[in-house]
Amino acid sequence: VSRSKGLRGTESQREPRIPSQFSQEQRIAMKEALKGAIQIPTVSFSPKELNTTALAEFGEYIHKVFPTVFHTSFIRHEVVGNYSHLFTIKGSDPSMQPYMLLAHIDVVPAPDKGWDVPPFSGLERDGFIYGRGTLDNKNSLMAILQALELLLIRNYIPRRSFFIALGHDEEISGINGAQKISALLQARGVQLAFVVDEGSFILDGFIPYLKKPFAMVSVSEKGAINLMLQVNTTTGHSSAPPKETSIGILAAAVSRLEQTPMPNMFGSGPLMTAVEQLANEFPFPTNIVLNNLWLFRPLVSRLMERNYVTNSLVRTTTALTMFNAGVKVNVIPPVAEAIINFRLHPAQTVQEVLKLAKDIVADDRVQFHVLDAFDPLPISPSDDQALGYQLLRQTIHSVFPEVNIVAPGTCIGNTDSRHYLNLTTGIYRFNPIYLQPQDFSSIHGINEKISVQAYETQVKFIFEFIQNGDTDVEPVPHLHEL
Ligand SMILES: CC/C=C\C/C=C\C/C=C\C/C=C\C/C=C\C/C=C\CCC(=O)O
Ligand SMILES: N[C@@H](Cc1ccccc1)C(=O)O
Ligand SMILES: [Zn+2]
Ligand SMILES: [Zn+2]
Repeated sequence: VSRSKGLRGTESQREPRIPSQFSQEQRIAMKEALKGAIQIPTVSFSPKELNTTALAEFGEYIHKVFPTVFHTSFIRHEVVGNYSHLFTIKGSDPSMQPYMLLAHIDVVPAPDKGWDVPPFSGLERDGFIYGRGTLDNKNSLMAILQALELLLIRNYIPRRSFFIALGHDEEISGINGAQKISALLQARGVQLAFVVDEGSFILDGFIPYLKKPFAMVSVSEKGAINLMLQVNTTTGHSSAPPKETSIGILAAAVSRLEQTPMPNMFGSGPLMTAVEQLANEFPFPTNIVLNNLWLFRPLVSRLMERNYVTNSLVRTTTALTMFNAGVKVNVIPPVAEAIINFRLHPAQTVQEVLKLAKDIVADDRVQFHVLDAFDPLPISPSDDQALGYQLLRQTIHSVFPEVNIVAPGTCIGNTDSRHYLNLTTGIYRFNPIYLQPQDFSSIHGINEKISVQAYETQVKFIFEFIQNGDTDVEPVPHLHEL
């Protein structure tokens, strides 16, 4: 099997390839650099509270650990929105369309409770570096700059230009970081061949009966709605209560929403392609079932609902995340408020989900206030012509030869990449890291960690990916082997 099918011309690069081998000293330096990044508590607490001291310190830190990146004549560095960073790496061939690598500096909060080591210590234990941001997303950020630094000190000059955009407020929407970088590039007339961001992994153990890990490259991303429900009633003395209070009415409404899941949308979106590609990886009889979805679609769609991760791929999810009411023990509460966080399946829109939610609540006393909302992201191409997808595929096969399947998927979280729709139609979300269900729980949870070996492999992946990006011909169609 030709590992580079779909891409032609990779062998005919003019410059010799720089092998992705690093000295013992470089390997120690790279893990120490990651630990230092974890120790800077760049926490986004809420849209108004972010640790700006730490964000500023982070800017100084990357100057210190990646000096060559900042002292190379063909690299321009700009600070955007006070704490975000944009690097423009000018390639030698201006006819090649540039691409962009993304990562974010900020992390979600991490109270010490429950962690084996303090979350901002960056301590190494049993071959793992622990801490908030080791998977989301300082690993990517540091690996991108580290790979570039290592390429530069070996005198690498890219042919294809590229950008590196490091946002500082991804966890609270990206509007001061990614969105400003995107606007800046748009004003400069930049169009990108593709963008690569966080948001998916080499998945290991997420699907029952599927023994081998597979790489999921997310080509879409769920939409989101933060919906506030509010009930106002007349207040008064609790000694003579009305039949229903604002709390009772609202509690019943949110309970109906939780008890009535949004429709199962299995059968539309990128998931079908993934299932087709994975079918033969399953043992009998699952392989037969997955190869005959014309017959077994209802069965498979029900099986997907059984686990909360696969469930999130087949429907718009409904999460009750906040509830506030009551002012005093003996006062009838005048107002009760709840917030529901919906994550929208790629085949639904904000309007459709709001309509469904209204029908489920079915109570005019409950007011709907949409706090913020956006539709699911368009599906990026994953065919033989899709340069970004094919470069990822090629690099995955060369760095992880044991991974047989690279399949398109949907990112269940939201990423900064959604702010770059104006610059490209090719948005891919993929981190070259093995992820198991327990690792997934550590993201935004406790004991987030990365193995030293996985981090080194991530650096190697980007080191190879950047060089693969210099391929001078666009992808060509290929005939599928039988
Ligand atoms: C048949 C194909 C089926 C299945 C795949 C099964 C499960 C995998 C799905 C999702 C789990 C993997 C990745 C999600 C991880 C992180 C969230 C994404 C973005 C993070 C954004 C952020 O919070 O900064
Ligand atoms: N990335 C985070 C925060 C976020 C939510 C919604 C929009 C933008 C960012 C998430 O998916 O939960
Ligand atoms: Zn996150
Ligand atoms: Zn993230």
